[in-house]
Amino acid sequence: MNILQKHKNRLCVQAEAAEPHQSSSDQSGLIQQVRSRMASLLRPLRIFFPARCCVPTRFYSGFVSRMRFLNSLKECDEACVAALQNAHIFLFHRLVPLLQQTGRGNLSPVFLTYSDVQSVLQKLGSDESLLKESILVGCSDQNQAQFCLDVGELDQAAVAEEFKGCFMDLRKAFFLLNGSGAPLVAKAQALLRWHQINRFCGATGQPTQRNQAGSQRVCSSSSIIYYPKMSPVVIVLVSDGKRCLLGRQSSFPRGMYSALAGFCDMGETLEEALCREVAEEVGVELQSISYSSSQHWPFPHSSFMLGCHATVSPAHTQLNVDLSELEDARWFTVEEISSGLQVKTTPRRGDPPSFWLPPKHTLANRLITEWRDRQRNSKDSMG
Ligand SMILES: NC(=O)C1=CN([C@@H]2O[C@H](COP(=O)(O)OP(=O)(O)OC[C@H]3O[C@@H](n4cnc5c(N)ncnc54)[C@H](O)[C@@H]3O)[C@@H](O)[C@H]2O)C=CC1
Repeated sequence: MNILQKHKNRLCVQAEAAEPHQSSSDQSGLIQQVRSRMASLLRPLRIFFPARCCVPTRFYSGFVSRMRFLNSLKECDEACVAALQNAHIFLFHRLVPLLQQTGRGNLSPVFLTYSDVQSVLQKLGSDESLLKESILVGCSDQNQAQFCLDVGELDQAAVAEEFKGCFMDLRKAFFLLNGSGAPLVAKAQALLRWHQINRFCGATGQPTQRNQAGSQRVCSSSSIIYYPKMSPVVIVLVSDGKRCLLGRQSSFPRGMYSALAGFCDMGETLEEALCREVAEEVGVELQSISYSSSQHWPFPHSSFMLGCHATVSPAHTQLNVDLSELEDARWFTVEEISSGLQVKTTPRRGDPPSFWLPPKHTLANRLITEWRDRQRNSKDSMG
């Protein structure tokens, strides 16, 4: 914990201790007090506050500082309220994100300032206290806190017109979102959904209260603290050394094959879940497993996908597909995979049947691409 953090935590603790006895004007006075106290502490270090922010955003540069800044907003409601007033806010309407076209035909969330949202809420006749429902999502590379807000109670078309954007279902928009926009919008939607369905305590049935950042909800009767939840899912690209194994469910779009995936059972390790899923779905036993990378996946709800490569012995590649889980599973050569990766747009109805693979932004695509690259490299090195 750095010196600044220690001072800030102490000040926030003081603010929290005083908070139940404060009126809202007293509270803003308190925030101001916290701000000016921190400003005086930091002045000798030549660190200055932006005009309207209680948190010294200029001080925070670099990854570590950003992470500590975000953590401090989760831990201190007053700091979070202050950061919100200086933040980027992006909107949802009943979990549907507000997006705009970018130059290259891609989409990005519409980033708004606090006062943008405030004035539109006033114009559309809504209580601006709705802004306090905003949920902390992240922090930009420029140290700008990012919040999301669901304005489901307002007229959707009127909001879209005010902000020159369009509300678009995330399933349709996800693959058109730019690289940083896709995970941000997915995370925001998952957090908003989690808050919507965790308004009551599962033990007492009493309402739960969120903290200002929206990183937890508490039941005051049972003292249970609820945290946003993801379901762990394993996904694996199995190889026999020369070919890789892909499957398709009947619900997949026509012609699309993907790496094998499945939800972890309670108590399972990553390795156990992988071995079980592959045994269940295609009837083969894995020989070795290596971890690749992970991803938050918003569909159908919030999953934490853990991606691995695995091998099977070339002598045991005979598949026994469970047709209640998969419509088909097959081994593919590197040439077939390379041509599948070149299909960049989803085939339309009426197009000739073609083999294609999950698009960018998916962990499946990353695993398949990694395998293809390794196969090419090992072919090259063998001359
Ligand atoms: N991002 C990516 O690259 C990919 C993501 N996926 C995702 O992986 C997930 C699992 O894929 P599937 O092949 O459908 O797995 P699966 O066949 O194990 O899952 C389907 C079944 O799991 C059960 N289930 C549903 N939600 C659950 C939960 N939260 N916890 C435990 N069990 C649950 C249900 O019985 C459901 O019918 C899906 O969310 C899918 O969207 C799948 C392939 C690629």
